[in-house]
Amino acid sequence: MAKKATKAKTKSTKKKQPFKISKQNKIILGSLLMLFSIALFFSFISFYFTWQDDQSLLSEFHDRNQEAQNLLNKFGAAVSHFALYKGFGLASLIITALLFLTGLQLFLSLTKQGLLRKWIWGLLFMIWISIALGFFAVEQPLLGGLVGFEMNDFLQDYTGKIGVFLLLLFGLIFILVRFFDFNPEVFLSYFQSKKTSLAAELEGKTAADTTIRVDLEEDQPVIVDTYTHKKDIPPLVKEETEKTLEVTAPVTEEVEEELAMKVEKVVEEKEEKDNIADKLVEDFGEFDPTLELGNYRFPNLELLDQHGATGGITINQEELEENKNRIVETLKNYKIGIAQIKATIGPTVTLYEIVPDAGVRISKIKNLEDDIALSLAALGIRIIAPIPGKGTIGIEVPNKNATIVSMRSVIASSKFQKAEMQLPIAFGKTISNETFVVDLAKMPHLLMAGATGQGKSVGLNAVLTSLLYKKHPAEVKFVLVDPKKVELTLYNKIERHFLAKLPDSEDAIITDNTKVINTLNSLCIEMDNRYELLKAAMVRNIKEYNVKFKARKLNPHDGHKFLPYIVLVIDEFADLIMTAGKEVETPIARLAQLARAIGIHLIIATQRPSVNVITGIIKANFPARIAFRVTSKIDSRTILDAQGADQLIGRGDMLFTQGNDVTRLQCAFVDTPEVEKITAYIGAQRGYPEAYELPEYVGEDSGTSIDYEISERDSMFREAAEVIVTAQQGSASLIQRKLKLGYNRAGRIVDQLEAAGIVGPFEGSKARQVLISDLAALHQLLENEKN
Ligand SMILES: Nc1ncnc2c1ncn2[C@@H]1O[C@H](COP(=O)(O)OP(=O)(O)OP(=O)(O)O)[C@@H](O)[C@H]1O
Repeated sequence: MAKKATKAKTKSTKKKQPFKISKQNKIILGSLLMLFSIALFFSFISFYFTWQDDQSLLSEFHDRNQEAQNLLNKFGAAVSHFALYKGFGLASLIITALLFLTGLQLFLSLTKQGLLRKWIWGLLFMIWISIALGFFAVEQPLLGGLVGFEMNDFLQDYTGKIGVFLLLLFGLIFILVRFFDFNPEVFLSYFQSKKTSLAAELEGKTAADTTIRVDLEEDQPVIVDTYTHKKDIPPLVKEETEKTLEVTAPVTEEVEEELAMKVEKVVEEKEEKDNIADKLVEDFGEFDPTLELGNYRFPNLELLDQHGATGGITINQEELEENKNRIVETLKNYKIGIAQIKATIGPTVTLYEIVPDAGVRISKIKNLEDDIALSLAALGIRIIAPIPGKGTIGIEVPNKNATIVSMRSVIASSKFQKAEMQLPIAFGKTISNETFVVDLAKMPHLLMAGATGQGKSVGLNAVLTSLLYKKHPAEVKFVLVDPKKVELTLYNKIERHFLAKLPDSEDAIITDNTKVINTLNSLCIEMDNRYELLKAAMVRNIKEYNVKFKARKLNPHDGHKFLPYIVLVIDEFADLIMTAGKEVETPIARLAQLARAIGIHLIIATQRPSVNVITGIIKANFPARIAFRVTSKIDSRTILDAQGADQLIGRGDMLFTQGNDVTRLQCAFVDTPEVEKITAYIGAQRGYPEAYELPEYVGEDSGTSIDYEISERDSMFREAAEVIVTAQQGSASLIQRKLKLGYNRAGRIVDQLEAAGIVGPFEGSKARQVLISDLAALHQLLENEKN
């Protein structure tokens, strides 16, 4: 089924891509069209010389012994006959020109704009020319072709010769105006300018001293004389106006007046819609990050077990009835009447929803939690009063026979298969037996806690399995931290597919607490780098970035690359905080605060949910939390900010919150052999040459040439030196254990020991060499230093 689903998925993604011709194919097609059009052109021309010889051959086209005179032999004779004789006559040559232009456009990968216009106008020309030749060259029917002849015949029957002539004239004007942008004014102005220059020449005067007579009586401004209306005083200017004024005007002005202005046609700039990115996408298609492992096959459902849960949940009617009666009775004992009761059967617990009689205080029922548990003789009863958004009170009672929720059933569910999420996770099933799927990218980080043996590791495996079933190796990478060294080692097999690691480190799965600090800091660098990329790409998050990158709008030469999601999983977080404290907390807090936008998501699991492990700063940045069964109400409060996790029944029974509501879920069960099969399946496929490389982090105190002052040595320096010399083993962890020091302090002491010449330089994973053979020699050395 998974196969089917993935097939369907690839089909649908294929569908989305529009049909595009690649650049190479365009060149091939373009040249084919051009050559064909040239051949056709010459064949058409030769038809006019050979048609009489070839005519009889047309009926014997299939006879190989016959040969035609046409340049393209029988094919040319047949096509030309069809196009010229039966078609548009001489005008058919336009077709060859259009074919040539189309081929050229393809060959040079020019935009298709304007091509359609050329074809439409070309065909119009063809029709017009064909009719015109049919009209004027009646004696030569081959010039107009059958179309020209028939059209003429048809039109003349209705409009007569004059009508056809007028129609042809109109067609010509139409073509001249619309296609050639013919403007009669241009003609007029042309003739006018001709006329003036001719007149000037006739007068025989040079252009420079052309004298123009201006009759003032015509052109003078109208002066309204107020006096003339009242008294009969002759106007002063009158005498003047009667004279003829001679004005010598520079000829240029004169010419300018007469010249009709030619308005240059505004050339509309074409909008360049297809920029380089579009062109790249057109030529090569969208960038496909999965192409490098194009043959990667997603794990199939057969790798997962049913865990005996084939028939769904089996309902024990008797048990239901019994529990209902007991609830009603217990409440009755405390004088609480019930108006209504309803049961919803889940895989591990059954929810009894009750509506109490009017006037019953909810707190009263809530206080009876232990009494109801006693009367039902069952562990793990949880009372939800009231159920948010329902107005009822819920009593969750564990089923006598819990049903295992297999990972297979949740992965196979359509809810998970159809989930259009960035990082979908199928956790398990809700109390109403619905598959519960959430998006890790939206959470954006997850905190998991639960006492030992309650299902944390299974929960982590469920998360990783969900992602393995849904994501391609190019899309997600895991950074796995496993201090217990046994839980996540199975994932070693998919190192070259799904894991990320520090450069030069041997194992991708981090089991050494000291390396965790480097990895976390390296992730911080990766985060900063990714933010820089996002800034350069002017996008706000990884999703937009990757969309832009796939659309080839980001240039890989500028450092842009497809960014996979990174999921950091830390098992036994308490252990890490105990040994490294602030050094881990600070980068984790930074990542938790900032990494959501750039696709780094944290999953932290811990056995001990005490406040010094889950500090305020961590809690504030992990809104999504999962609680498996914990031992105390306080622990429950630390994780969920609510009680209830102490009432769970274990074995994958869990509470999930994403900030507001708490949902009870049964975690999907995936056993170690199943994980082994999945990782082996993926691991057997071709992977990347290396695990995904994280940026290198150079620790602050990783330098080896430290010249420590004797006065600045640690107070435990002497004791540490003795421990090292006695054990003849130069390791920081030995000092940590024997002297009960933190990692950092032990590391500093080792550096000081190196500076003092007691141990050798750092040698990678091996312990340092001890340069002093015994305690006596050590004391000697330290005494000498003092002097
Ligand atoms: N979802 C589940 N459904 C059924 N059984 C489960 C489920 N989860 C866990 N179990 C049972 O509980 C056992 C312990 O689970 P798991 O190893 O996950 O505990 P844990 O919390 O990781 O313990 P620790 O912290 O000691 O590693 C499993 O071997 C399995 O038998």
